[in-house]
Amino acid sequence: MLAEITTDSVVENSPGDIGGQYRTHAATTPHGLMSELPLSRAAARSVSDGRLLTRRVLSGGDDRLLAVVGPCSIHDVNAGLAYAKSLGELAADLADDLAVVMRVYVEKPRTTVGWTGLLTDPALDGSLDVNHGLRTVRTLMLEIAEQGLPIATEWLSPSAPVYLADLISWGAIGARTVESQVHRQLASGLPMPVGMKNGSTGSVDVAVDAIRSAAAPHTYLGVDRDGRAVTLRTTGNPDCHVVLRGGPGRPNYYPENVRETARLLAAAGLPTGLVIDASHGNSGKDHEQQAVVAREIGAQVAAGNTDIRGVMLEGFLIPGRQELGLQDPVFGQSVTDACMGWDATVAVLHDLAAAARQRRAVTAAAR
Ligand SMILES: O=C[C@H](O)[C@H](O)COP(=O)(O)O
Ligand SMILES: C=C(OP(=O)(O)O)C(=O)O
Repeated sequence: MLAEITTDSVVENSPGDIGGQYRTHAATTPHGLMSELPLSRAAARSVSDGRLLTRRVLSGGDDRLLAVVGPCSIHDVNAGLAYAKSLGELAADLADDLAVVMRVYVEKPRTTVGWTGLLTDPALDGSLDVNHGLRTVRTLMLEIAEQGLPIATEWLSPSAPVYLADLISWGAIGARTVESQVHRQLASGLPMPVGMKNGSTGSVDVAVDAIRSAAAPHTYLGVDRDGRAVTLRTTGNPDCHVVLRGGPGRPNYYPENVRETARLLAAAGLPTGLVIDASHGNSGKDHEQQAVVAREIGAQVAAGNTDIRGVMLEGFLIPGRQELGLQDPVFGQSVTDACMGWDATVAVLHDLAAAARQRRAVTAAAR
């Protein structure tokens, strides 16, 4: 059983407290959650295969293209599972050319305020039952991993990985946090490849700095599996890479952007492989534009560009987005950023698979 939520306590500058105004809620310990929802043998196999695959593709040891695909956020477990089932089948069909990883994004960074994701607000109504969110998210991720579909997520709260990292094959540090020391330290200890988004204003340098920082060992304060405050010492993560996601009015998925990023990486003594996000600043948050962006990325891959190792797409079952709290919500439609619909996603992934095949042929002919 998870620890029961205790009554709220208001902390207001009382002796021994940290000051300021905090309402504290006892959270279940990672150990408690994992005892209730342990990593099954099938899920463990799926995660270790997923990490191996993403590492090999990102390092160029496997000539397939990584495709990180899925909803902007998961707000409905059943819709998330329905999407995972279809994506898993498509991933199997395209497995010769694409390494498909599903976006299971459960913490949302907001530009100002808004719904912060299934982990923190699983009832979607501001009731913020984090213990229930942890249980919901871990159950969902276990089920997806057990299907053999590798999972991608954005690491936002520094405390989340101790509850969930054993289920994740690829992680992201987002555009809003890529300059944060805390997130770079966090990435330095994570046991999976981590994509560093370019900054929200478009700067790629901060992502390169983040890779260099996360590759180094760090020591910082954190929480262990028993929920104790501990000093965490990391060894450094050698598998971090840039994700080009564009900036306001400044997409960065064109050949010149890829060349410039590879130049920056090489100048920093880093490998030049990178991932391009077809959404966010690269699509101007227009879900229909993602297919246009993906086509341009595919053309570069088909022409033989080997620095492009992966693509990110935001897709769900139904195109577009809806507001939270509708009386009749649309099943499988995003409540955060607008997403490509399923049919468009299938078409784009088939095109990207063809581009990866073409690159294989071009590269072989050049040998
Ligand atoms: O990817 C999702 C959003 O772009 C991100 O969470 C910011 O969303 P917001 O600008 O609507 O807050
Ligand atoms: C928030 C996201 O991206 P970015 O950090 O690039 O805005 C995301 O991928 O969901």
